[in-house]
Amino acid sequence: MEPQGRTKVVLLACGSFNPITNIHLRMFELARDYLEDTGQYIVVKGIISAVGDGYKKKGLIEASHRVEMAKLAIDTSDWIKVDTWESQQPEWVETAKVIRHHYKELVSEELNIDEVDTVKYTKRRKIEETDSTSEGLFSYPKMRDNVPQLKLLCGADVLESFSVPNLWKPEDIAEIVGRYGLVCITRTGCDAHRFIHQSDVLWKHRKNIHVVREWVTNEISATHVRRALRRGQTVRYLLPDAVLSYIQQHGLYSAESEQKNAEVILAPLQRYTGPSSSS
Ligand SMILES: Nc1ncnc2c1ncn2[C@@H]1O[C@H](COP(=O)(O)OP(=O)(O)OP(=O)(O)O)[C@@H](O)[C@H]1O
Ligand SMILES: O=C(O)c1ccc[n+]([C@@H]2O[C@H](COP(=O)([O-])O)[C@@H](O)[C@H]2O)c1
Repeated sequence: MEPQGRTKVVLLACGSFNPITNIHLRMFELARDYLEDTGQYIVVKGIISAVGDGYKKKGLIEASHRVEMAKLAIDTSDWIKVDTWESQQPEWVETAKVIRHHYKELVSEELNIDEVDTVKYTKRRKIEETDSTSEGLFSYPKMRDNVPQLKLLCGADVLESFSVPNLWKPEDIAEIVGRYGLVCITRTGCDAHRFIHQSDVLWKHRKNIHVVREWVTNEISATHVRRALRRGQTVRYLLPDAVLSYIQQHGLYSAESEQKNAEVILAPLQRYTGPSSSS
């Protein structure tokens, strides 16, 4: 809790960011506005975490480019950061594990672990060993009151993707909404409130799910931006100028790049073979 009695929140947005658009940045602003307007929260940080190349979604260009563009996009923000951990993992990492990783980072920050590397490593090991209910890199961190709350920030399409058969593990959904929380921005074509009402687990944790209404309805998506780019149509003002310059400089997003991973049909679907397949 802050001195004024407000709970600190860190917002984590996970996605392809292929490429990052102004709407992705706006999501953070909308979410912060909404949460702070409740009088209960103070948003202290936003984190952008891009999926690694192992996600193998069709048209997904190299993580190094997507991360670079995200860094250019947040250049003018004093509270949104880009984190490279997820994008650097050799295999695709489920979102629940990404959240665990970031929560552990917040615990470390709170404990002021800023000493030399060896001490840092030893202390980190200690945190993981004492706080974990299971072993390994992706073990569950113990939740702490003195650490900011970490909430997943997403569009309503991600919330609706929870119901795609065999895509998300049910226990991951329960962990995300039960232990951490979700801030969901409405998106054309998705009815977040109805979706929450229809899902037992989402309904159970509905107080942990903040649905933020985007009154400026839009159909902007990275898919649309990529399509326009490969057709030579303008995308100016849909994404920051610096991102557009980067795309032009590196000749990104062509008919050829859109065929990347074309032979792979939704990689996460293939990876998930049941609850026992975790980590
Ligand atoms: N127009 C939008 N309104 C609300 N949320 C959005 C919008 N565009 C993207 N998001 C959200 O941003 C996050 C990251 O999205 P992602 O990088 O997958 O973008 P996308 O535009 O949906 O991509 P793609 O078109 O490649 O599927 C997701 O949570 C997604 O729901
Ligand atoms: O954790 C999961 O089971 C899971 C299943 C499907 C998608 N996700 C994540 O959801 C995000 C969706 O991004 P995108 O570009 O496919 O819309 C991305 O960060 C994925 O890692 C996560």
